[in-house]
Amino acid sequence: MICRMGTDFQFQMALYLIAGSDESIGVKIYDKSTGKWTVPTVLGKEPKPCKGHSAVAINEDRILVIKKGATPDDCIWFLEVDTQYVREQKTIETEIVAWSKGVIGNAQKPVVISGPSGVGKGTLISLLMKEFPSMFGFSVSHTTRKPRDMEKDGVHYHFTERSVMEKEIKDGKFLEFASVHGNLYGTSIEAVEVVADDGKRCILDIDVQGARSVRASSLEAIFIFICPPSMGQLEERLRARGTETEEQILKRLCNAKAEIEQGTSSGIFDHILYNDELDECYKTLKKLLGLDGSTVANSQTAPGGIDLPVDHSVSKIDNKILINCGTPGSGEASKNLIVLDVSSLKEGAPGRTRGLDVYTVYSFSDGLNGINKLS
Ligand SMILES: Nc1ncnc2c1ncn2[C@@H]1O[C@H](COP(=O)(O)OP(=O)(O)OP(=O)(O)O)[C@@H](O)[C@H]1O
Ligand SMILES: Nc1nc2c(ncn2[C@@H]2O[C@H](COP(=O)(O)O)[C@@H](O)[C@H]2O)c(=O)[nH]1
Repeated sequence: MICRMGTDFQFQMALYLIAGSDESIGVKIYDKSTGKWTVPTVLGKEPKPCKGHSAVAINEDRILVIKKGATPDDCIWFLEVDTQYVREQKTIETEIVAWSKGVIGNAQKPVVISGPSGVGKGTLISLLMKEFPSMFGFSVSHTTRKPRDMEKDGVHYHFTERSVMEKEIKDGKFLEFASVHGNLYGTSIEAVEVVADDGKRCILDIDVQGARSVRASSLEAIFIFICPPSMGQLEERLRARGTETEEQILKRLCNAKAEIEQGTSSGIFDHILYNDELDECYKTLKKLLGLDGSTVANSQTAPGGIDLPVDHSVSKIDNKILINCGTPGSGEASKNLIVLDVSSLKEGAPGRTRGLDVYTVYSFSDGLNGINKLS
């Protein structure tokens, strides 16, 4: 294992050391009050090893890490040391930090859709995904329930054993989870990241408990509750679907009453839609998502990246990170400065930091400059 020089950062009572090798990027914390080094629990997917890195503290919350020799979509990372997400995960026993990948631009907020079983959530989501396939991506949940006849593992759900899912929940891999109708269901952090990495807007189909957890988390989303026109029609739909046993139908109907009460009165949801006539409900859903032609619908930022030379130097002026890529050559324009504007950073899915604005400054040998905004 070849160890490279690390970068270190001092925050009030602690010093953070980020050290890279050919195999991994490690983090250590020096506690100034005890004089001891500790290895923290590191959440999130660790960046792949690289040919070195530069790093700058953005504020007391996070450190920007710029990987050298990485692909354009993998060079900007953040080590979160005291963000809302890290604070939420903190335990008394261990220090916690989290890796999150920088996302250029402002991806649109994920959409959380909840409602009682059989109300038509899946039907409405399928219509959206069919009409706007390049815009939306479905967050594939994990569940311990058995697959239905037409359901495919990895498409409709990640079907899993309870013991495996419980271990993964303990390891911090889930954004939210809940026991629903006797089975365990949950949204893994990865399920949301996969959609974000594809440049799409994430749709989550989760129950009210799950929606409550996401509302309390650092993930900013739009919360929509779907209500049935009546309990009688809900029962008819559940029975007509023909996917549940009589016992399961009764359990789901019994749970529906409490779900509707919480969904319509808890203040978790931004919008409540009645799914009476499917066409009408779908139209209303599209309208509130800005898909009815009244706004530019596809304003999602395509997943992008920054083409960085291995040799560069990094400095910070206020909210701007300046990446100096060398001096301009003669004649042609050369990209010699990349500016990362970190003034609008937002926490995205855990594992992602959105809102990074990137400008490249081109210099010509005659002294003229040009600016190009990537996001
Ligand atoms: N507006 C509607 N009118 C009549 N039937 C509907 C309507 N919307 C959906 N359905 C039908 O109701 C049944 C249940 O719908 P769907 O499976 O989408 O519910 P769901 O809310 O996703 O349920 P679950 O939470 O159990 O997954 C389906 O057979 C669907 O075709
Ligand atoms: N809290 C969560 N609830 C979820 C998730 N995925 C699905 N669900 C909800 O479970 C019920 C039943 O679904 P079914 O497929 O068995 O009919 C339904 O209300 C879903 O919204 C999840 O990841 N987390």
